[in-house]
Amino acid sequence: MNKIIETNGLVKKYKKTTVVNQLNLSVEEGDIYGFLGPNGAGKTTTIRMLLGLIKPTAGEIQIFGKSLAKHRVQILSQVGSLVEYPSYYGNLTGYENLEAIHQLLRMKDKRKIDEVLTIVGLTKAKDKLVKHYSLGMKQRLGIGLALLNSPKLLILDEPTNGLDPAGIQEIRELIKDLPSSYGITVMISSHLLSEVDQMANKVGIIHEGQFIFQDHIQELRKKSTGNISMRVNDPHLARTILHKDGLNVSLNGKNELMIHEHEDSKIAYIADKLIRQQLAVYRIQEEKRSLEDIFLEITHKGGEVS
Ligand SMILES: Nc1ncnc2c1ncn2[C@@H]1O[C@H](COP(=O)(O)OP(=O)(O)OP(=O)(O)O)[C@@H](O)[C@H]1O
Repeated sequence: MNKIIETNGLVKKYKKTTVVNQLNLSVEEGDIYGFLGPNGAGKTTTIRMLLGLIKPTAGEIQIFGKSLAKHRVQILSQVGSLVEYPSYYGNLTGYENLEAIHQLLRMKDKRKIDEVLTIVGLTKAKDKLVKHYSLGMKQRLGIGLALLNSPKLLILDEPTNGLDPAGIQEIRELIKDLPSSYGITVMISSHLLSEVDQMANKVGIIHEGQFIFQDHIQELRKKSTGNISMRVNDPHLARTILHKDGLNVSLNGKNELMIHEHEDSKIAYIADKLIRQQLAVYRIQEEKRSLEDIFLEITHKGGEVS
């Protein structure tokens, strides 16, 4: 797979404060890369460096396999971006807004405007004044403006900020298709894993300017396997019996046994043991942690995913 973005030891310092610390970011062709971290983690600063808006204090940025420092103009002509809120003319229609940028870019073929309207799902609303658009529609128009120059890479900084669930879903649907239908690699930042969960194939999680996780989302999912809970008629007696046997169990807030063993054979052994002691076992289930739980856990701990 071709590397689309690769950073090596990227650092940004403001006076003595290190905001981005030794970041080795890796985005491959066709990725939808979810760039995650709590507020203030350093996402926007990183994105601004990738877009050549601010200079790194140290480290290297390669985009499309070329040094950004050396080939800035050429690289950025193939990158579309939306950082913070899009700028548009409220008194013009969606179509006219796209047309204005189309002219600025000295583009000739107006079919590109219609294509972009289709991608961002604004064809029906193209003749409506933008000041009457919903926030979600405005964000989609912003993405449309970023797509006009047919970029190979689209970088979006928190595009779902302030949107309601329906608006978030609309953005998600449109982004999902970009790599497969249009060959566009996407990097999207968010402070909520749930927002990128259903579209990103890869995630990078930063905390205080450093990566605490960067890999395929399935790797994060694997970590969501949790403990086993077991409902029994006498949980205190059950716990005593199992402790005597040296098994690692505790009680949760719902007075259920929490079994910190994952092997099926151990679970079967425990259930069998309790039943032989005349206890009734009502329910055994795996307590999955959601990805959001894992995300909050690791960003609060600021450490490794357990
Ligand atoms: N120009 C600046 N001068 C000094 N400190 C800055 C500057 N820009 C950003 N920071 C600090 O760098 C840290 C990271 O900010 P950044 O905006 O990159 O975080 P973020 O992850 O994008 O968070 P958010 O989602 O809140 O924007 C913050 O503590 C911020 O106050």
